[in-house]
Amino acid sequence: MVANKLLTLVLLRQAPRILLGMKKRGFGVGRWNGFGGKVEPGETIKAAARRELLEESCLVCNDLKEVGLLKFEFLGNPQIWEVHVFTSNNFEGEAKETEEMRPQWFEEKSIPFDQMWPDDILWFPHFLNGKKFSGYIVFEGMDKMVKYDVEEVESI
Ligand SMILES: Nc1nc(SCCc2ccccc2)c2[nH]cnc2n1
Repeated sequence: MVANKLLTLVLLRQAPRILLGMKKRGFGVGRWNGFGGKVEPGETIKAAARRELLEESCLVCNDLKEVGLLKFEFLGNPQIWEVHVFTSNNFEGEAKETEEMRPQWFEEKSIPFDQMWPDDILWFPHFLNGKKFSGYIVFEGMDKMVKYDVEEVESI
């Protein structure tokens, strides 16, 4: 039984806009997403989220709030990916392009779901309504969801 792979995802908001980044390399390349990545040994999940945001967008955020927990199973891979989703509307700096990500602000009513992970359209409505959410999604490959269950929750 392999331990879940701990990952972070940060979605910053400045209503009516949301900050996404075009992933330039690695896992999820070619898709708009929040900022995030792996949790390093000895690091809290929130500290990892803050670090990845800074590395990938040059933004500093000191009041990340955890709003979602998404677990992904990829058929053929025994390791579950456990993605902790954070948000804030209070951050410092200007979003800058890095080796990893090309940032862009989107109007919340024109989020490019067709160029994002297919599950995002399932949980974004909860996220945009300021609710906490939890989901379990099974992928076959990187594009096909074979099973999913996403719900609003009271607490993560
Ligand atoms: N929105 C979204 N994000 C991810 S991975 C996010 C965490 C991550 C992992 C690796 C590098 C950077 C960031 C997804 N996986 C499957 N559906 C998904 N949806």
